[in-house]
Amino acid sequence: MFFVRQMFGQAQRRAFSVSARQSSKVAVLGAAGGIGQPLSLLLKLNPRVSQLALYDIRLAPGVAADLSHINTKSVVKGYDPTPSGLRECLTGSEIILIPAGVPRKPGMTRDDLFNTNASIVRDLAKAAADAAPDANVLVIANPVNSTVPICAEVYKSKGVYNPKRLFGVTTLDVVRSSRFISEIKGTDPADENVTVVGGHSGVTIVPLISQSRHPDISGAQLDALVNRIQFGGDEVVKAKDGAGSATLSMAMAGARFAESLLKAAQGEKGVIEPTFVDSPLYKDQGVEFFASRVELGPEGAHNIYPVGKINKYEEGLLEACLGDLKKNIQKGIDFVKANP
Ligand SMILES: NC(=O)C1=CN([C@@H]2O[C@H](COP(=O)(O)OP(=O)(O)OC[C@H]3O[C@@H](n4cnc5c(N)ncnc54)[C@H](O)[C@@H]3O)[C@@H](O)[C@H]2O)C=CC1
Ligand SMILES: O=C([O-])CC(=O)C(=O)O
Repeated sequence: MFFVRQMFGQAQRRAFSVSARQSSKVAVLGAAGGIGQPLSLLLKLNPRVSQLALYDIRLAPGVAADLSHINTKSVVKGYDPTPSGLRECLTGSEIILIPAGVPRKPGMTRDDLFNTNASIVRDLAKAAADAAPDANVLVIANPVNSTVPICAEVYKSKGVYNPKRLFGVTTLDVVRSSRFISEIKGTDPADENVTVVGGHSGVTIVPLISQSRHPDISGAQLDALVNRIQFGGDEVVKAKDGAGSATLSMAMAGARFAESLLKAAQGEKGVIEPTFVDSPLYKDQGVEFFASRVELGPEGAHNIYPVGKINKYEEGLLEACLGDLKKNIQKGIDFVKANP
């Protein structure tokens, strides 16, 4: 309960006025999975959510029945794995979270998931574009650097693309950064805020330690910290030893991002989260999508902030990032062109 209060404290205190003012339907696609279940649990505890719609190719009605006994006001419903079930789940949603897709096993890169997850995300995006074209779409399924462009291409092909409403969820990189830096400095991670830019895999993850409270971290310690943030996902994949990747920390990160969007949609100003969006920042270098700090608003991505002042070390990281990112993005775009 402490955790929930810490996460949703302010929102809980204002629960009545929030729900009276705004009714937010949130859909989770892949709701029965390792991420989907704890993510749905956290959303059930969020008083800003009035309807929770769960879809999966298996078990969504069961997960919904279980969550529906929790004594918070929102209504939970699980949908059958049929086209009409999916359509009903999506219709009227303000936020659609997509953790559907296979996770990594040891030795795999996120890009190795492309062959399986690209078509899963493409098909779910098609359904979302038809049933809820104005919803905010939060892509969790990997490889995020490619699955977000896949969604964009699908929406473009249907003439309903709104770049302000499509987000790759990179919050876990931010969450990890604040935790890992707090472990080095012996501080409370709640006081640590590290901006992470770029994308969501390996060297495309660029933490800007020079902009944190600890620009003094340098040398081998900086190398180790940056490496741990870039390859934090691998740490979990290895520890789970074939049984998947980060699920619980990802659920927390996804719930945090959804909460930020809901806050912004419900009128709160100054809500900023790093996230992977259709971005003007490096388009001149052929990089169409990029994660940076984004101010959220009722219209989705309200303001995309530039990377800001970085040092030589970070310029090197950024250069490596942009090269990889461009290829990952193009792969997603090409996939939809070849497999519409
Ligand atoms: N963005 C990020 O920071 C992170 C992303 N991920 C990614 O999230 C994805 C999900 O990971 P887990 O939950 O651990 O996997 P999981 O295998 O436990 O769960 C995936 C769920 O998706 C469902 N599913 C598969 N195809 C579907 C379809 N067509 N429609 C609806 N549901 C479908 C499965 O039935 C399953 O319940 C993976 O691709 C993983 O790499 C994982 C951690 C962090
Ligand atoms: O590492 C993975 O495959 C899952 C993931 O994206 C993460 O934990 O950051």
